[in-house]
Amino acid sequence: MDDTIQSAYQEEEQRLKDTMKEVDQQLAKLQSVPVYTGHDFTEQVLEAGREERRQRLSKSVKEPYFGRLDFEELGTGSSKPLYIGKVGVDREEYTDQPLVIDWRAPVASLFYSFTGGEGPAEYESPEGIIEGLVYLKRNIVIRQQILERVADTYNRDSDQPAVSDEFLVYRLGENKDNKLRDIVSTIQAEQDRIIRAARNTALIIQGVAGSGKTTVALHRLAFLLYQYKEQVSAEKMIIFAPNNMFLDYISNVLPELGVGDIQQSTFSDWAMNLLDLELRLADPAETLSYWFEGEGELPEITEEVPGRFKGSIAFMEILRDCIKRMEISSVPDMDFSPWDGAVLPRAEIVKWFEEEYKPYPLAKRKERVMARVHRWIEMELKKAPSAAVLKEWKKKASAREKAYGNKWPKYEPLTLYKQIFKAAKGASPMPEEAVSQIPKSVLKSTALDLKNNVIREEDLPALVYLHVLVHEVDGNQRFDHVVIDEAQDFSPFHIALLDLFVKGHSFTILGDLSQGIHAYRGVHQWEEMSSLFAPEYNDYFALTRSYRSTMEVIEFANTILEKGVQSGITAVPVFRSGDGVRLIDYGQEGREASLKKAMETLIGKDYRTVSILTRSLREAKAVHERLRSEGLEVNLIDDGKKQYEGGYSVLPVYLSKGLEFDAVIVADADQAHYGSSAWDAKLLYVGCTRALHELWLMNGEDRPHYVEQDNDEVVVEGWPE
Ligand SMILES: Nc1ncnc2c1ncn2[C@@H]1O[C@H](COP(=O)(O)OP(=O)(O)OP(=O)(O)O)[C@@H](O)[C@H]1O
Repeated sequence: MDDTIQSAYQEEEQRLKDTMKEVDQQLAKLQSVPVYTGHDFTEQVLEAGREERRQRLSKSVKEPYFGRLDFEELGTGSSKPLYIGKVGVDREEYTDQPLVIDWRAPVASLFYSFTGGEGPAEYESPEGIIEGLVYLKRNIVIRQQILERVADTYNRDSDQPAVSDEFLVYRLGENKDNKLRDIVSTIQAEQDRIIRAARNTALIIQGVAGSGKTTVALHRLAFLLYQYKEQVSAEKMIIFAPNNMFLDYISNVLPELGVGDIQQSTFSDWAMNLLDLELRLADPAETLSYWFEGEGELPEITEEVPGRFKGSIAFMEILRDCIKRMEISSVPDMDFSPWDGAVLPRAEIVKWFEEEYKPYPLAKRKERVMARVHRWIEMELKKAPSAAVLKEWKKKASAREKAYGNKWPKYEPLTLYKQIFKAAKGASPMPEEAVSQIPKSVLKSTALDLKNNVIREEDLPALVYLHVLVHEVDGNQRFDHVVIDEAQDFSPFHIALLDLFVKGHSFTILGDLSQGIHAYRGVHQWEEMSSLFAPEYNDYFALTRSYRSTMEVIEFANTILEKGVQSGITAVPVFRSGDGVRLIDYGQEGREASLKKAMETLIGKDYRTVSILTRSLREAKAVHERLRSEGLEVNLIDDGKKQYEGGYSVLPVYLSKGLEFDAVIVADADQAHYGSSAWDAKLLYVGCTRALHELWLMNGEDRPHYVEQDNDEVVVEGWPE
């Protein structure tokens, strides 16, 4: 250790001791106060405050901070060291400087946004812009109260003043376990801008594979909860992710950031729960296997493919049109007569429905009208001249009231949806003219599905929208903020629909068009989503640096995009070099033995997570079975999987999206499995970009043209020595 580093280390060791002592003292003092369990409201509030502090201090005591920033606010004449941690801790005695500053506090933003240079730096505080000079930016690793590492990424007094990536590269080089982790100590400036962006905007983020989209979204939620404590609550925030296993994979980050209770769901689960249907959704595996494992030619993806059409704003408008027209003709075309001689004119009922109850949602209006009809009957019954007549009238009224109610439309989403698809045959109250805009192929396939009581994921936006059109969105169904991960697989209809459920267009929408392997339902351009919002309500960010993989893996994957997709957005690597991407021919050893040998070799290198990616689920199952039978402890990941166990896995490439592994083996990287289409190239791209440290591609037949073979700096041929 040279002298400067040694003295920095000693300084930080002393500071750590002092900090822990103070945190311990504060904690001990709080713990000595008996927990209040009584009914006095004021005492309860005080107890809640103490409990919150107890939790914060207990969290802080193990790793109180991870960074230090020496900053001199302009005009103050002295620089102060600010220690930044996952949770803020005030000093026991009030001073203007906390013991540890929460990473989400305005001043802490400098720790992330400062990118070097002699000139003044600034941050935005509630009082306005604060300017000053940064003297030192230091990363500090503390584990279980032990100071492990001190690394200066900027020092004004040193001859290398630029902010260095060294600490980031050290962090990225670590092996990963089975869960995504927080990145508070190394958030990059481009990510910080997104995390701290204003709340009431639909943020659309195009980020290359491994650029930290998922991670950034989770940190943004923690930031919003801190910054807008009074306006937002965790229970009213939701993250939509592609499947339950992915939700499990990301489930550690928010608790690590001290945030709980945020809702996490797939869109399907959320929609099915809201709709409360008796029916079950058709198994999405059917659709996946059609698109990813079909033997024959797949249809061209046009706007008329069911997934694309049912996700379009055009479809949303057709539904709105249908319900509007149905609304006009809702009141049955007849006067209501409970028994001969008594008549409630239709005009009167129309007045109730169209004027008096207009502010209510459609379904409620019908309910109110029917309740009023009932009250009218009761008044009329009072005119009965005798008990016998009364009995007779009551009997008739009861039957006719029921029959009259049945003449009203049924404001129930599935019934309405079925009627829309029946309208083409003229067999429903829905306007044929509106329905005629639905492409014939969609009409036919959906009508058949609905006849068989089958609903698919792609029908859910429509069903929820119909629900909204007739019931409106209940106050307690509204969100303060919505995060959509892997948003390239969502449709404009999904977003427009969710916009009805979120206050102030408060969205974080993240995805990567280059990973758009579900193009038969997802968006092809971000404008499809951004155009749904007025310019002042949407913002677009691009993340181009990839933090996950080594330079070799990224350069290799970029070539797949350049040669195989042409329009793909390529990634810029962080300067982290590793082994070349290995290309291995199964050769004489054959496929099964080679895959086993590859897995064993990589496991032998002490990686914590290694995966074999196959082209189809069928192949994944076969490889998994074979490896298990030969004594290798590997997990199979299929689309029903709810938990991500980490370790060694076999899975089809299309299910690997969003995940990452220390080492990845792509099985069958040949032309028979990855054809010449852009779609196939995207699939291979997704697979390759899952690798953090090592990527091996194995093949029997010829490799696809977009696989880089001749660049010695990026690829190596054959087995390792
Ligand atoms: N600033 C950072 N510091 C350290 N690690 C980071 C940083 N940003 C991202 N990472 C790491 O990079 C990896 C990729 O992050 P993440 O999964 O959030 O990216 P993504 O953009 O959602 O990826 P993909 O689209 O490929 O699924 C994770 O291991 C994450 O911890």
